[in-house]
Amino acid sequence: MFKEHAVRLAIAPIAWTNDDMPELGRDNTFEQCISEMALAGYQGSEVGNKYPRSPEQLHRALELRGLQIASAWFSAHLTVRPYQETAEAFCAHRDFLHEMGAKVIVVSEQGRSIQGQMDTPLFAGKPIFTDGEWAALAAGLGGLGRLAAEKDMKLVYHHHMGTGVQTAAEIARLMELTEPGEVSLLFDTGHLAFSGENPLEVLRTHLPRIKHVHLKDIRPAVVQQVIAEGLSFLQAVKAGAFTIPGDGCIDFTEIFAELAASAYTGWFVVEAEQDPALADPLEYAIKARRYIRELCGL
Ligand SMILES: O=C1C[C@@H](O)[C@H](O)[C@@H](O)C1=O
Ligand SMILES: [Co+2]
Repeated sequence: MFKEHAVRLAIAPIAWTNDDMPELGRDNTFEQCISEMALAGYQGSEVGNKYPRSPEQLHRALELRGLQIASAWFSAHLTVRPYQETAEAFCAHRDFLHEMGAKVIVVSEQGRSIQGQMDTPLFAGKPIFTDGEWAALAAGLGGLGRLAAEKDMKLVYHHHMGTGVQTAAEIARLMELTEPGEVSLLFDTGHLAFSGENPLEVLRTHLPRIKHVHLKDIRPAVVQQVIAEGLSFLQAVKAGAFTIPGDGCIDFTEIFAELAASAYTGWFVVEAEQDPALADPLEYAIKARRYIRELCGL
């Protein structure tokens, strides 16, 4: 279905240790995490907080297991802090990822974000950006996109629950306000479904700008509970709102078909944060690997 070597499959360390809630998977080591990724048949990983920050050390550990770095998350604060502050931190992050051979940089605006707040209800508490905040975000992302291009890399924007860019309308506004040569889009199936959007429609609307993909599914009954009980994003994750592709309600058949028919090249990253004490990371990594192979031959 996919052209050989066009798409590679990675998995995120968040199923082993959750950087947003380090108490989830505290005892899982870096070595266990990357060994199990390789054992489950993945070719790459994103970077977690337990990963060595020395490129030599990280290269060596990954090379032993046949893994590469696909990307890593960067928190921008373009709507609430001076641009220069975000740009400096972004350049350090970019240079580290460049040394690791990554081609894309995952960016999420965290101005007024509630994704890290344990008690703020997710659906009621999400920020709605003002026109001024949209302007600052678009201009700042353009600048960061040009900094990424200096190293022949792309900025891929991560829409995310509990942030100012969550819904399909907000994604569309961001895409309109930014230049395709400077700002690309990360397509995260789980966040779209959680927000009540149709991931396939968003994929079709923005396909040419999508340069990185996060694959996760949702458990609809848990999402209903999050809405009914006013739970926060972190409480939702703990309750099991997210799971691996194939274990929830998203139909990935059309999503893979659409991506395969397009000129998409790059990474697919299985990223299903759950409590590792309840969902064994290796078991779920293997299940997701099998599901993706069966569905699209990758
Ligand atoms: O890409 C991601 C990174 C995580 O830190 C985040 O909270 C998660 O939901 C996600 O999609
Ligand atoms: Co994601």
